[in-house]
Amino acid sequence: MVVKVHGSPVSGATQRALAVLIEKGVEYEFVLVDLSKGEHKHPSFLSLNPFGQVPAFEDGDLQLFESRAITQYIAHTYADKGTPLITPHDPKKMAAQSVWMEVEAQQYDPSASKLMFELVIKPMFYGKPGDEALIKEYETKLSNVLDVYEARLKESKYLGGDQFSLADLHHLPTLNYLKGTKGWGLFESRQHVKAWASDIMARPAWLKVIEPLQK
Ligand SMILES: N[C@@H](CCC(=O)N[C@@H](CS)C(=O)NCC(=O)O)C(=O)O
Repeated sequence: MVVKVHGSPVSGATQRALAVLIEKGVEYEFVLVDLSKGEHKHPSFLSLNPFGQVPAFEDGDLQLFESRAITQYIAHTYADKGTPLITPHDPKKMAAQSVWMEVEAQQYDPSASKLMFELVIKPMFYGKPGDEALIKEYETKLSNVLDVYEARLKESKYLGGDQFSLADLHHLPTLNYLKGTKGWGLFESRQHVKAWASDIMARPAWLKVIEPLQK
């Protein structure tokens, strides 16, 4: 039985789960949840994620939500298949990956996602420009986080160590949406952050995830 991802191709959190499945070479079924029709608030979807947000994930009788929990489940379950995205047998390496997964979720994503909302989602889905004061606020916050990233990436090719891991992969959706906006200057102006972002965004698995968005 193949695993199922319930989500939307435009959803960054859904993209995060798909990127891991493709990196791992795990076969999956994609169940489209049409956000424009509010399908994520229907009782059938709420039984998979009571918060009414995509993605949701099923592996037999296991049901999960929260994209980063889904990615970790897949990376552990298929540890020996495809790209190694975690190192569970090396606690010290795993600890570094865990630190940077937490940094992404707790320090980076709050400002990156809000900036993405103002610069991309508001104009694209609500037909209005982002709020300049909020854009400035989130840019300042993100800039401080990216100073720390620049120092880390000067020492280490990837955030979690010398190999690509979930700690890097979790950033892909926000990087992709911010690229092409004026917020991208924050990434481009930092040599090591820029090189890291270009490297991970060129991964074949990621290009496959965003393929439907190019049409
Ligand atoms: N922390 C959650 C966030 C999920 C999330 O925000 N999903 C968005 C799409 S990217 C969504 O469903 N938005 C619709 C809503 O919140 O009503 C995760 O990583 O899975």
